[in-house]
Amino acid sequence: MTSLARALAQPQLEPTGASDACSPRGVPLVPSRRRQLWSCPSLHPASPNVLEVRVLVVNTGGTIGMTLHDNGLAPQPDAFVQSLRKLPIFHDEQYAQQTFMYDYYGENTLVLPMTKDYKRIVYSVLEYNPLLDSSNMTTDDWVKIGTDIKKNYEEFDGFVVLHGTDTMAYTASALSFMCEHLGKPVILTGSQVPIYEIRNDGRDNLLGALMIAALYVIPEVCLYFYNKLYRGNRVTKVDTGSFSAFASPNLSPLAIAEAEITIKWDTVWRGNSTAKFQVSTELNRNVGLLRLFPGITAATARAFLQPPMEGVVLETYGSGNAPDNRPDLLEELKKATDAGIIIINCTQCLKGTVSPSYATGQVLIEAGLIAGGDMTPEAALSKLSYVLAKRDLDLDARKKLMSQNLRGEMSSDLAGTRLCLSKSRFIQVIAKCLNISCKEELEAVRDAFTPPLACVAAKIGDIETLEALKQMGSNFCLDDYDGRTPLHIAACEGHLNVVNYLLSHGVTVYAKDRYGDTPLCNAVRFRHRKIVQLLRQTGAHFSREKLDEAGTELCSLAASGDLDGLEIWNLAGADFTKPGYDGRTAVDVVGSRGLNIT
Ligand SMILES: NC(=O)C[C@H](N)C(=O)O
Repeated sequence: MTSLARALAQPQLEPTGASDACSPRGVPLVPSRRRQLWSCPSLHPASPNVLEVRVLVVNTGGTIGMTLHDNGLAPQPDAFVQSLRKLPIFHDEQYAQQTFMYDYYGENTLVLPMTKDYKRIVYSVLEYNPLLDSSNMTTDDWVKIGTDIKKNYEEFDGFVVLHGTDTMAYTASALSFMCEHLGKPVILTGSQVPIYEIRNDGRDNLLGALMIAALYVIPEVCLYFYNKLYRGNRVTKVDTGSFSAFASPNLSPLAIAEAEITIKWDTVWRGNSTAKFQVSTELNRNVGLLRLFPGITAATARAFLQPPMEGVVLETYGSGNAPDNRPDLLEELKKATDAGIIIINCTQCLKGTVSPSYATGQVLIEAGLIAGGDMTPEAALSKLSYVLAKRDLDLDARKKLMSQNLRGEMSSDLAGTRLCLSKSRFIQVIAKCLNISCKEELEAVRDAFTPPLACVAAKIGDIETLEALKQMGSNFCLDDYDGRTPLHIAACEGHLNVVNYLLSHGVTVYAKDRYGDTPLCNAVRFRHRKIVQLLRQTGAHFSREKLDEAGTELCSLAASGDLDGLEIWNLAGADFTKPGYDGRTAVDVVGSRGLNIT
């Protein structure tokens, strides 16, 4: 029996593989009624083409949702959603009622007012029980958050994790490693003052995080605070009271939210893989942080390095230095690395990198320590926890991973491999015509001209031009005037090699054009089977809305006996039990037509 035959024979109860954590399944839904309403002018006077984008908010606790109790500030359960619902900037009840939103997405769902480009950010809140002050969090909580993101990955376009600030940098770092081949934004945020107080930073932080998670496909675990989006594994908490509580000393922000939200696409990390998203929930707990201080005794180091310790971040002085006149201390470190404990050398300084400039740094290399570059201690610790849990790797392979840049947590010199913008003949000609020369202006020219050029190259299957554009630092995730990316175009044209090239250069499969179509929708429409398969391997999937809408089209393919068309939809993950406009499913139509599908 082919997979198409199976799909048409059996009802698929869980087509997307997503859980029912936030949105009830099996509820008689009303997609067609919702569809009709989306084109109702009273709801959307300016545009009938309103698009819904979905975000899952995982509320783990933190000050953002705390109230004052007898023993100080503590999380307040079951209050967050109610309170947001009352704030017009966080929820449009009229839209929710008129579009049957609660029937469709569940009670804990809210919707923001319409964005400037006619999008509705619909967000569901998954509140943890108990809510935690982040000082109470452990590795198990990281696993829980990662698991919930995995369970709901296909249902949502982006994820916001509400979290206390005290240990947010640790959780953000850990999630960045645990989330392998991430293709959607995961943004941690919280606040210094509870959202229930008159003056607070929680509302701005939550709103900014929601907007970025919904509107930009940034495939990273990030942290959003006080108008800045940072890479999650680069941050550290630097202030107990200021609204600007976090710093990312070794990497500039990924985005700044001022009058406009500006994404620094050059800085966004891309995994360059065509593998599917997964969450690694195995973490090694036998890891620790040891901070050097003048006069530390060998006995203290020895005690710290006792079994079951398996990995240690040694926080050293300056550019990775330790006393070279302390053979007793160095011997303890050497004994530990000889015994298979991985020790990473990270600096105590907020900014800068570990380097072998000093004799006091060289002794640590001799003692078997691995240089941690410019990693934060938070990132190094959670990376150890992640890498040491990889049972199939031997010690050397683990050490190698520790010294490599896995998720943009440490700087590597990529800049040197890129052609300098001002050396590009193409940019030179344009710059001359426009009489410009400074770096920012050249970058602006590049960012304005290269996206449509990349689309043209994708259309004609010209990888050489794509490569030249890449060398200029062009970002293939940027879209044209219709929101279409080179991947959309290559998927339409059936250029498998271009699709492959783009995916292996970190291009997202989740970009939606102005009609809400992804490259997967395009490949299905133009029936490029191999491209559908490749996109699916990379984690592409239909949205719930698309699956609901597809019923009528599937019925019509079934009615005309178009097995090829049905097969493509099947490969793309369609659900043949979704009803069409008259309530019948493709399975019903196949049955009534007596089609023979084996
Ligand atoms: N601002 C905060 O969220 C601090 C709080 N103690 C926490 O980390 O949960």
